[in-house]
Amino acid sequence: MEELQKSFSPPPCPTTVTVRRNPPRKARATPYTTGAKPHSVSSTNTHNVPSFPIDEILSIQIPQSEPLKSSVLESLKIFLRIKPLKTLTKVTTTKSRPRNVWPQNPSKMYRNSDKGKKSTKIEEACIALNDSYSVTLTPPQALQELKRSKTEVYEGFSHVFPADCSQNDVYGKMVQPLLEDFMKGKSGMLAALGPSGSGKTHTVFGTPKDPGIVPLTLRQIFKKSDESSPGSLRSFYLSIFEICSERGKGEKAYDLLGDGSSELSVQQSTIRGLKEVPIHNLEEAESLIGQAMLKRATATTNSNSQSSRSQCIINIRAASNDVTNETKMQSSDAMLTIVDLAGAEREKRTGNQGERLVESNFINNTSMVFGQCLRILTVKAGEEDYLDTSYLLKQASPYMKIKFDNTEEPCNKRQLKTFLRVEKNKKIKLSAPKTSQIEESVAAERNRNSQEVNLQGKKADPTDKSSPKLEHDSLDKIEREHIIMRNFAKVLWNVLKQYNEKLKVAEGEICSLKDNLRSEQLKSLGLETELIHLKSSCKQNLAEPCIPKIEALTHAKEQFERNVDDDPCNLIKTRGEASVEECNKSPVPCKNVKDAEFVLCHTSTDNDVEPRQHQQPANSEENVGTTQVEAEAADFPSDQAIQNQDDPTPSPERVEASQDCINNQLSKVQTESAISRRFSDSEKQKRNRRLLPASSRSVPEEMNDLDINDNQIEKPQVKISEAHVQEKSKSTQGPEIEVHAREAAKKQGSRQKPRRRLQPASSVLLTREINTLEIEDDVAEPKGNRGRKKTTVPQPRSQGSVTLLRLLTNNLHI
Ligand SMILES: Nc1ncnc2c1ncn2[C@@H]1O[C@H](COP(=O)(O)OP(=O)(O)OP(=O)(O)O)[C@@H](O)[C@H]1O
Repeated sequence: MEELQKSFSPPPCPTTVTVRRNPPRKARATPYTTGAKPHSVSSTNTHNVPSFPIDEILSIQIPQSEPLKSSVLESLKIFLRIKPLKTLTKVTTTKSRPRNVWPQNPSKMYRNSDKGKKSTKIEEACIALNDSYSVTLTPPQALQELKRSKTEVYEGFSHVFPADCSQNDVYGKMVQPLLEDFMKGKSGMLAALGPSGSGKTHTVFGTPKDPGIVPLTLRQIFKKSDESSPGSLRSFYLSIFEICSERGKGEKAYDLLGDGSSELSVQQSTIRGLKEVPIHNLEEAESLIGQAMLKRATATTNSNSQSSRSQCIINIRAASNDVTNETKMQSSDAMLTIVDLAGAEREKRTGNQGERLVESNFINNTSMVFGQCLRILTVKAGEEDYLDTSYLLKQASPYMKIKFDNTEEPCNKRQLKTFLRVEKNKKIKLSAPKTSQIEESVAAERNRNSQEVNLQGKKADPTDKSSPKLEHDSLDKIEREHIIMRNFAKVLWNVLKQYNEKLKVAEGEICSLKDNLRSEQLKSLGLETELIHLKSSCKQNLAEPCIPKIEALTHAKEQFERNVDDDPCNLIKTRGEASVEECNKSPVPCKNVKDAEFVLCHTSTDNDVEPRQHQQPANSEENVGTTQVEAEAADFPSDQAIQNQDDPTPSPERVEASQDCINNQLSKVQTESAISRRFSDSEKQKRNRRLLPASSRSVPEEMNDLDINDNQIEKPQVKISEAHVQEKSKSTQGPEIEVHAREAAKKQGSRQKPRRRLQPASSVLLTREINTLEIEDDVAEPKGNRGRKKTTVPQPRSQGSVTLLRLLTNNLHI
């Protein structure tokens, strides 16, 4: 056990650790160092070194490469033929339904019957014809993304035959000039190059129904020889052979018109043993061609079911019959060589393996040799043939211009990605506060712009050096501005809509206001008509025109009082003082008004007096007195009044006439006074407003401002009635009693003196007169008024005037 433990136990740890280092390396001694040392360059040997012949080198004339002659260039013409695109037929078969199922819907049956039909689809093209001399080769989308292939423009072709061109077109443009030269004794060579299955053999040989350039050339040769003369000057010979690779070991040539073993020996550039068959007519030539095609090596590849696996060379030699000398004849012969090369292939595409792959390599290499002559390139236009086509076209690139037209450079791709990312952020920023509708429109617009970018990129001139970044920036800016402006327009539109709604509301209000206005106008018209009626009734009944007369009366009264003041009678003097005091307080100048209105009052009296004399009965007591007063007033001359103004002491007759005039005017406004008495204050105000015109409505308002209450109005009336009583008794008691009554009235008037305010004189007077003159109109009034007249009538003139004056003055001091 111990031994076992010892065997499994780890070895003891050494006490010291030795680190092994690589030994220091030493540089080997070079022969220069080990051998004989070189001669040190001493100053003594410098003169032996020859100088560098720089001048001689510079003086050497370098021979310039001669430009290609036109003939050479002509021989290097390159034609391009595009094979038609394949039409992909897809046949869809319907599954057979079991018989014991429920009958099918007829419409479904009809639809299902369509499933068995063929659907044709044309494949996408990788090459497009720009014009007769150029094509654009576009890689498929998958290759563009993966391999970053470029769109290429190839231009400089002698002619490009489109896919729908005919064999005759190809012959006419490409072979006819060559044949003409041939018939003139000029040799020529034409080779068809192209990927497998691109139509080389079809172009060269064609089919019996659609012959290629070889049969067409033979037809043309024999046609021309027949036209020239029966005994043609030229003889034509045909030889056909192929070069192929045998098991990848080497190149072998086979005579396709020979009998038996047809292998040819190729020694350097000379092929020995090739059979040349003279052809006399077209039929012989076509049969030989057919025979050779049967012998040609073909194989099935992925690209072509009968792919030519060899380079087939057809020689047509034209020999002159006129010359007997062999050397001369040979020198004058012309050779027309047409080559149908095997397809330039790619390994993956053909699926070639082993020997076949070696064979294809041989084909490609030999094709390069034949590619140095006049050629027709046949290409397939399918999208999947892009690489083959591109490979072939690049072989011809030394003889043509190739423009690379691709906007999707690797760096640009990265830039575009970053731009898109930035653009996305911007889009979020701009469209965040907007509605989903705006976002959708923005996205749609962005897509449109990106499409425009792509289109512009495709259409852009490849020589344009402007960066796509700048273009994209400008587009982005334009788009942003457009979005901003569009949102701004939307906001404006919303604001305008709101204003429109507000305008509609305002119009509705205006309509309602107009209706109200119309109704109010109708109401006002009704009121105006009522007012007009009332005015007319007022003019008939009330003494509206008497308002100035009333004023005139008032002033006349004051004048009268002033005149009375001059009288020795104290009573009258006292009254005159009060009137003057009033007049002074009034803003209206008194004297002028008095003078004028006194005359006016007098004339009006003249007019009114006479009819009354006829109407009133003479026998009544009251009428007698009135008639007397009025008759006296009528007899009062106006010129006397004027004269009396100058006279400070008026005569008693004058005073009486003035009093009568006042009485007459006062009788005219009795009705108005009665109305004012009959109604309360509020009713009075309303009535005044209704009766008076708008312009004169200020008058009743001013009347209200006077604060004249009923007591103030009624008191003088009571006083007047008292005065009447006193007057009645005065007629019996004498002048002393009258004087007492007047003094009492004066005291009462001074005691009840109203507050005075600054107001128009006319309104003050009107107020006074209205309040004063209602005495006689009041129906409920006792017979005091009439009694007053009764008392005045029997009085002598001076007494009546004084009494009337007293009444007026009492009223004026309300
Ligand atoms: N221009 C054309 N019009 C109609 N059919 C064409 C045309 N070109 C080629 N084809 C048809 O395409 C098929 C292949 O053509 P073809 O054998 O000439 O190709 P290829 O280039 O000779 O191929 P490979 O190099 O393998 O021999 C043939 O069936 C031919 O009839």
